[in-house]
Amino acid sequence: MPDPASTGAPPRSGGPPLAATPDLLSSLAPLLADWLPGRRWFAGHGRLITGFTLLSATELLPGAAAGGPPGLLHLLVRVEQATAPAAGAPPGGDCYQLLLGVGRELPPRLAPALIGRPAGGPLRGHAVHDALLDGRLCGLLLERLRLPGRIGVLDFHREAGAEIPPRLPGRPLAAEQSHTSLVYGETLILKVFRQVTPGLNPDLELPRVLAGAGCPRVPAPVAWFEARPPERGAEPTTLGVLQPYLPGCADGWQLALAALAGRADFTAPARALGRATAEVHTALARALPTAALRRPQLESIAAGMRARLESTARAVPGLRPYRAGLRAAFDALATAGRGGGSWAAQRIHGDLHLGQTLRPARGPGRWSLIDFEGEPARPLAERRRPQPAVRDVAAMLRSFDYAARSGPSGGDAWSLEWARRTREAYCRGYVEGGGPDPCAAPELMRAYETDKAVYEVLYEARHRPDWLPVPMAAVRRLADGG
Ligand SMILES: Nc1ncnc2c1ncn2[C@@H]1O[C@H](COP(=O)(O)OP(=O)(O)O)[C@@H](O)[C@H]1O
Ligand SMILES: O=P(O)(O)O[C@H]1O[C@H](CO)[C@@H](O[C@H]2O[C@H](CO)[C@@H](O)[C@H](O)[C@H]2O)[C@H](O)[C@H]1O
Repeated sequence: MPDPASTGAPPRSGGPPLAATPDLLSSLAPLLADWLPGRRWFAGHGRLITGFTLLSATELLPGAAAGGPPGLLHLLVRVEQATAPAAGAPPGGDCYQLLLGVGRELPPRLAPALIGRPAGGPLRGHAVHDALLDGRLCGLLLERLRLPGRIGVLDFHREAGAEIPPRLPGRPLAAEQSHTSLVYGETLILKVFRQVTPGLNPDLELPRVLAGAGCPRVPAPVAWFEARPPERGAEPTTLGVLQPYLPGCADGWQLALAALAGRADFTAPARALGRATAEVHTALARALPTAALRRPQLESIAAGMRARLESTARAVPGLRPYRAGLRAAFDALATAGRGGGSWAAQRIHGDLHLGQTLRPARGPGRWSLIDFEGEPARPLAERRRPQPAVRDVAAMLRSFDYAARSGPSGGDAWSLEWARRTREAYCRGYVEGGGPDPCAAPELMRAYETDKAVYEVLYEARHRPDWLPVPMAAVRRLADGG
């Protein structure tokens, strides 16, 4: 066994609880400033980190006894950055949930998870690692959900009557993600939000509502955990949601890329997906409040779109030449209500794309929709507002365009025609499934498609700069009135 003294780590036993130690954050800050920008889920790429604020610290498993296994520390940390965040980001910086493994030594298999060893403070010399890459600590998180209760500011809940088997082995999902998901025993999946926003996350709210409404298109939450707010009466902040894992499924993105690679038609799956989307919309409209959008609301939605365009153009210079052309779509939306008409609004998915859809190998029509968080960069209150359902349709149409432009055939004439036919089939399925005809509201459709492309420009610039040409191609087309 390695000599604990060789790490220079002071003993952790007998000291004050970690969470109460004033220099905990200052000792972790240099490590986090190096580590965070390398994470896919970090939303602040390209902006200098200027400081951190500790919002809460909870020791889920006291650890780091000499030679013992790592403990588990839960932090909510606000990250301050040099330049202004884009439209919709909270003032004062984005908030992140960090689950840190803390031990004297780090087993070699966890070397890729190492964040670093603080040079001072209560963890001086200890190895601090990303606990969500550590199967043992992931297991502990599931155990907390299996036996719900309260630890520090954290509350763990289990749906009444739901069963969680003990000791399921956990593994992080190897998928491109905005957050991190852990799969337990191939039966449950826990999504741990990395960037968190105060309040109830629609990714918990809407699947619970849909489960209550008997809608089979969305996996029903089994358990979740949240942080109690500092202010009385405020909603808790959702931190993680446990759902049944749908085994043997491929997501719509993989299926679409496979179809493109084989030059195969995708209209039948797209049509079935349109029907599934309409079913979910119908269930949400029945279960939750709806609204009618008239001239003032349309003007205000258009103003929001214009503001997002402006702030995105400030952050992404390549967008600037297309501003006037894109604004025309928002102007048309603002004037659409002048004739006295009204448009229905309801709770929607909010960030629907092919990666949010799952289909089992057997059962080509059995699409499920996942990830109801909405666009993570938008304020939560906005994401939870009733909106035209056509917004989800427009977002899915963007996704077919993404697939055609980023697949193996990379935007050749055949792929673009594939996208056109696939988009048309999806809309047809949507109407067959009971949804309103997307072609009946062309101003809304074009405005939402444009707004989505602008959102994607910012998303790609912040998270995946190599992908920026994909939404930029749509920007050029939409700015031209296409
Ligand atoms: N219930 C589920 N069953 C099987 N796989 C799932 C399930 N939920 C999510 N996944 C997989 O996890 C991936 C990420 O989930 P998602 O909720 O979209 O997370 P994120 O918002 O971090 O991207 C999905 O693309 C899908 O492959
Ligand atoms: O992580 P989430 O799934 O919550 O959504 C974010 O990341 C998506 C990419 O993973 C991003 O979607 C964009 O890229 C997709 C291809 O990878 C494409 O199908 C979508 O149409 C496109 O918007 C999504 O916008 C973002 O919120």
